[in-house]
Amino acid sequence: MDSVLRVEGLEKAYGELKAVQGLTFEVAPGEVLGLVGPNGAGKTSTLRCLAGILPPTSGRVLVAGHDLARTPVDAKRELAFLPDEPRFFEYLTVWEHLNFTARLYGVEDWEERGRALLEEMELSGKEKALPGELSRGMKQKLSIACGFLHAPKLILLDEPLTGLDPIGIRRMKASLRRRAEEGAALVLSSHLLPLVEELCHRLLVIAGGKAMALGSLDDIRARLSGAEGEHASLEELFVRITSAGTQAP
Ligand SMILES: Nc1ncnc2c1ncn2[C@@H]1O[C@H](COP(=O)(O)OP(=O)(O)OP(=O)(O)O)[C@@H](O)[C@H]1O
Repeated sequence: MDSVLRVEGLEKAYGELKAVQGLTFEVAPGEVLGLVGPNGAGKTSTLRCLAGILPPTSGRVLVAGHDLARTPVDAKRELAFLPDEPRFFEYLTVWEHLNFTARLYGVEDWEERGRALLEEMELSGKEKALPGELSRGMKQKLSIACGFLHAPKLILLDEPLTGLDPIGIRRMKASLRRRAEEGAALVLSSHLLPLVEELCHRLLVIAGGKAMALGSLDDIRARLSGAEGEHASLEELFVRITSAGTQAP
């Protein structure tokens, strides 16, 4: 099946600093790709380039077959980007945020979908609340409800569990899994390795903006030589791969 996301030679530089260097990968429908790497590895820069928020320095991004640089509206219609610190309109209520998002994306049955999403995100009853009246976790949930409203084929998430309580975390994991089962492709950046291990089918480990490993956890284990690699936890693999990367010339 055709991939939902295709990334070819993605580079992002801020002046002299090369934050993302030559990333090439694909994500299939129903697949969850985990983006992991140490602080400053280039995860957020990568996600912002994939979402069309930051222009890449070079490389190509295709979302559901649409070239993000050449046909940005068609590509962006198919994706949702959920940042770790979502921003809202101060004077729009929860319900008005859903309405606004629906108008932007042309979602006709938005009221029914919006109600179901508020229920799924445990925000029922908060329809009239302004963002300033929501807790951090509730804001995260509102951002996700708005992001899911137009049923995106590609969902990009930067630290999706920030600020959620244990029940919220459990529900969020189920929501993400459900979107993947329904055929969406997910790219999820997180420092929470147990979450990555639980949800992601494949991992892209980056350090210094470069891909250090790409594959399933078993593939990556198998590629690391020696008996230690075979039974290593994701945390051990992470340390080995990324410290090898940062020591490289
Ligand atoms: N707007 C910017 N201008 C200049 N440099 C930037 C900018 N944004 C990020 N960088 C630099 O690019 C590199 C990658 O940053 P990025 O935020 O993508 O990393 P990250 O992997 O998301 O890190 P973290 O895990 O700490 O969130 C870092 O060296 C950072 O200082």
